Amino acid sequence: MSNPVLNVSAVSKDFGGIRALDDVDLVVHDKEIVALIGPNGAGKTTFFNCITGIYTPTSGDVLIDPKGQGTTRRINGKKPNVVTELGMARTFQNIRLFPSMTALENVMIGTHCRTKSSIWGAISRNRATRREERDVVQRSYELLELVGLAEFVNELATNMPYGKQRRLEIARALATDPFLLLLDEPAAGMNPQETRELEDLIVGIRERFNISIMLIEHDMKMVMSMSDRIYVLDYGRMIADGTPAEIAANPEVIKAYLGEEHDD
Ligand SMILES: Nc1ncnc2c1ncn2[C@@H]1O[C@H](COP(=O)(O)OP(=O)(O)OP(=O)(O)O)[C@@H](O)[C@H]1O
Repeated sequence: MSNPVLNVSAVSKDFGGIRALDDVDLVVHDKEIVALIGPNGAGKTTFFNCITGIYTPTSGDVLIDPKGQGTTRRINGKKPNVVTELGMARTFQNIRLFPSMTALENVMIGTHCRTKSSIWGAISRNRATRREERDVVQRSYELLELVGLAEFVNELATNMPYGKQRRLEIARALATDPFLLLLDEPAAGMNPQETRELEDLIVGIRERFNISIMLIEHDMKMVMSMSDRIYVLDYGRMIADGTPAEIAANPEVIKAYLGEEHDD
C-alpha cells in the first residue's frame, strides 16, 4: 500500500489540566473514506483542530504526504491558511460561511488560495487576470452544480436552508483543491432523506476528485455504510480502529457507546 497521505502519530492536546487528546495515532491512505467517531466530548473536534492548525498539539507529530510517495512533511503548528494551501480543507460543526455573500462568492473565496494574480494584476486588470477571474467563476459554478446548488448561485448564504448551507461549505472546501477533505458532522441537522443524499454526494466526491475524505459523524448508519475504516475516540484515547464490521463488533466500542462504567 502507498504511504499514508496523513499520518498522525502520538498526538496529545492539553487544555490546562484537561487532556483532550491522549497519545492518538491515526492514518489516512489515498482515496480512503475514514470516519472518526466517539461519544460527546471524546475529543473529535479537538483532533480536527490539531491537524488543521487551529490548535498546536501539546506533543506528537502531524505528517502529510499529499501524493503518498514518501515525501513527508511535518505540519504541527502551521497556520490554518497554510494547512489549506498544503491541501487539507475542512468544514465546521457550526457552519462558517460568509452569510452576506452569495453562494457563488462563497465558493470563489475558496479558490483564492490557488489563484496567481497579484495586487498589480487586480489593479490593472490585465488579460491574464481577466482570464483567471473568468475561470474562477466557471469553476465555482461547476462546484455548485456538483453539490446540487446551481439554483442558489446568486442566493445569499444566510437565506439558504440549513442542509444547503452544509453543502455550500463542502463546495467551498473543494474549491481549495484538497488532497484530503475533512468534514465535521456533515449530516448534523439533516433529515434521513437529506442524509442519504449527502452520503451519495460524499462517495461521489471521492470518485470524481480522487481524494481522501475524513469525517466526524454521529449518524452511525451513514458512518457504517460509507466508511472504509473507522477510528473510535473515547475520553481522548483512541480505543479502536477497523472496518465497519470490526468496529460494530468491538466490545470496547459498544461499552463506550452504552456508557458503561469506564475502565482505565
Ligand atoms: N478550547 C478549549 N478549552 C478547554 N477545553 C476544551 C477546549 N476545546 C475542547 N475542550 C475540551 O476537550 C474535550 C473534547 O472536546 P471536543 O469538542 O473535541 O469533543 P467532541 O468529541 O468533538 O465532542 P462533540 O461530539 O460533542 O462535538 C472536552 O472535555 C472539551 O470540554
